[in-house]
Amino acid sequence: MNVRCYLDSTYLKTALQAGISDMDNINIVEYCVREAIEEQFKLVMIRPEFVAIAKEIIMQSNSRVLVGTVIDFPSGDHSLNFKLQEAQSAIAAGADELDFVIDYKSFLKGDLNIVKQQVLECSRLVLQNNRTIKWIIEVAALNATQIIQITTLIKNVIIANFKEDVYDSVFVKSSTGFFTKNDGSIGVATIDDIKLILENAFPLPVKAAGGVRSYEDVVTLLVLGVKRIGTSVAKAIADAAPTNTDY
Ligand SMILES: O=C[C@H](O)COP(=O)(O)O
Repeated sequence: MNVRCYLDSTYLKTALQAGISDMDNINIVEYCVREAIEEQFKLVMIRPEFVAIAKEIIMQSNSRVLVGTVIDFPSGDHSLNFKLQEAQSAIAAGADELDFVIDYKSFLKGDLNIVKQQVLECSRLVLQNNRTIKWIIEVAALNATQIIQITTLIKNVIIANFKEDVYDSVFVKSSTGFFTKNDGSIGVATIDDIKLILENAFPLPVKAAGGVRSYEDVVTLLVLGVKRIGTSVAKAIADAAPTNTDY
């Protein structure tokens, strides 16, 4: 196996966030898609409005690179219907994998039924369409106890409502990469956060994302048991990988 097989190469900025025109942003997305094809990454992760164009480029290239997108990103606090509609459109556009931001704000308020219903209904929609779903829990907004609780909530909803054969298609994912902390810095996922998720998500797989910056980071995460890694520096990580190792 090569490190590229585990990487979701990610570009999720809007033109506004990137400080560029819409056209320049589309050009960056297209560049990322072509780079993912060239590098044979597992997946290219882009915003929903770019799924159709990404899929088109990949099909024209006869590539096996998957297209992933984000739902209710990055706030996670929209209604169940909003999430379902955005997901439905992304599926229709050809998304292979959908990374939903869980409603961690409702979770923090103790509105657990809202969160459970979203996990159930959105997972059902995605799984019925034979796609992969990932639940972003946004670890930077949570303490250790809350990380354990929300990971366990997702696991319990899935185990109670779906058959074992779909567990591999439901990931728990650490971060959006867009959470701003009180001090103005971006909240990333620490190794301790990832360990907590791994300890509590099993049998669901785990995707680490948010602050993964080096080949060494990736190896550490894979050795811990992470199954997928999302990063906005996938090319640099792949370039740093030795040729004759397990990863
Ligand atoms: O979903 C993945 C994240 O947006 C990637 O975050 P990153 O920019 O810290 O690599």
